Amino acid sequence: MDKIIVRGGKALTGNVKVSGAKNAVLPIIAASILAEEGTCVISDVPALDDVRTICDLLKSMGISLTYDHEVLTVNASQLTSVEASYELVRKMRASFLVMGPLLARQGRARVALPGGCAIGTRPIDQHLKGFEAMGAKIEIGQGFIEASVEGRLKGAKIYLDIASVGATENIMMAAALADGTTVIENAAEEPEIVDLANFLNRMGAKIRGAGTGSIRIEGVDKMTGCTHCVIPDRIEAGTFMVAAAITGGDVFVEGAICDHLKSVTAKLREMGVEVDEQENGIRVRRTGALKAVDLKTLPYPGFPTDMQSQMMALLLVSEGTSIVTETVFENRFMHVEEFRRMNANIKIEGRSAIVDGGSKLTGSKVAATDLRAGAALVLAGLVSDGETEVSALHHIDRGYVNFTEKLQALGADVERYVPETKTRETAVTETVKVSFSPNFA
Ligand SMILES: CC(=O)N[C@H]1[C@@H](OP(=O)(O)OP(=O)(O)OC[C@H]2O[C@@H](n3ccc(=O)[nH]c3=O)[C@H](O)[C@@H]2O)O[C@H](CO)[C@@H](O)[C@@H]1O
Ligand SMILES: C=C(OP(=O)(O)O)C(=O)O
Repeated sequence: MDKIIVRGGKALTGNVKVSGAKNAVLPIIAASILAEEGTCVISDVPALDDVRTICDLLKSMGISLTYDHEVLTVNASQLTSVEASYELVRKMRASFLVMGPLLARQGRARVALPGGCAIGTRPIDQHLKGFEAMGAKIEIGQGFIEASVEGRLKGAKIYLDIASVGATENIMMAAALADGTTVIENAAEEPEIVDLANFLNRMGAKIRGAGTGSIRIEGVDKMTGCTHCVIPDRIEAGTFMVAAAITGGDVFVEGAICDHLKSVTAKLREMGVEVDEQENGIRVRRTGALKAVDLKTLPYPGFPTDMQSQMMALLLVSEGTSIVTETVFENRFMHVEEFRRMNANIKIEGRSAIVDGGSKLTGSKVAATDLRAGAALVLAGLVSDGETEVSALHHIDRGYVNFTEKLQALGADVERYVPETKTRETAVTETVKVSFSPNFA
């Protein structure tokens, strides 16, 4: 079993380059299904397990893919299946994002029910409500959702009850090839939605308003391949910003887009961290003590839920008591139990965690409970007394490229224990290549 071993006490310094955004690239790869002709050439595609999963899914539908040096090419002209298997949807909920494109292009899709996960039940009612409003018939049975439409989907006015990221993306993709105009109200405003809309527009779609609460999509008859470069990952960037702050270091997070990280920057500054926003990245330094602050997760541009556990690690070493309120997911405090193993004093009251910054963290054996929790435990390990051993790394591998190597380059005393002789980096890159190679022929 792979483990990350961290020995605390080193202040991180230097430069770290942010990879392409997981949450942008997954819907973008799903959207490439819409291209009846031509090839999508997508660059800055991170070599993540989640990327491999969505590529495996597209491959299972007869789509050709190649991956080399972070460039993914997708040719979806030969689409032979409209089904997403339980095995692939269970591995990664974002697999459900193929439903909109399949339904729009083929008039039919059969996708395994995504189910809940460690951070909550995560229903998909808003996605389905959108498809139904566009004329689709939805049937649920034998663990699958089957959607079908006579002819083409029809443009509709859709008001989302929750500004869901996934529902906004799925409906936007479906509407791109629908008959007539679709308006999504109370749409999610995340930067990843804007990146997806830019990609779709390059494929020939007509989308306006992405990044606001009202998105207007005029359906087109056909979409084709295009080239696109994925935006930098704001959550990976935020994680390294916290790594600099927690260790009292000085790190330049190269490629981070300041605009995407305003809520994180504001919180760090409130805590006494120096954040210097530059054109090509963000420099984060900390010399003094950290102040306790309260924070509440919210949809963008509010504080991201995907940064909640990393910030909790930082609050554990600040002076005073902080209240962290999670409003996006109903069960995203699983990491609290793991932090407690490291001597943290945290109390949960409903949707809030009361974090006492007073205790000295001690190294311990802990397990990642979700992707961000895994990163947060490593961050806590960087300032703990002694050695921390983080297991269940499959969570971290879903969303961080070369996490250990990037931390090592900043001077962290951290290593990945891999039972075999291969390093993780080689393993991921090789698997991704091997996985796609049959389509090279
Ligand atoms: C691959 C990807 O981009 N994942 C991100 C995406 O997830 P995801 O797209 O799943 O998140 P949503 O914005 O859809 O979920 C937000 C909330 O809405 C609820 N909900 C959602 C859809 C629906 O039909 N009904 C419903 O009730 C969810 O259970 C959750 O409580 O946005 C989340 C919120 O920023 C991030 O944490 C995830 O990293
Ligand atoms: C929750 C996350 O991702 P997903 O929606 O893919 O589970 C995340 O990136 O922190």
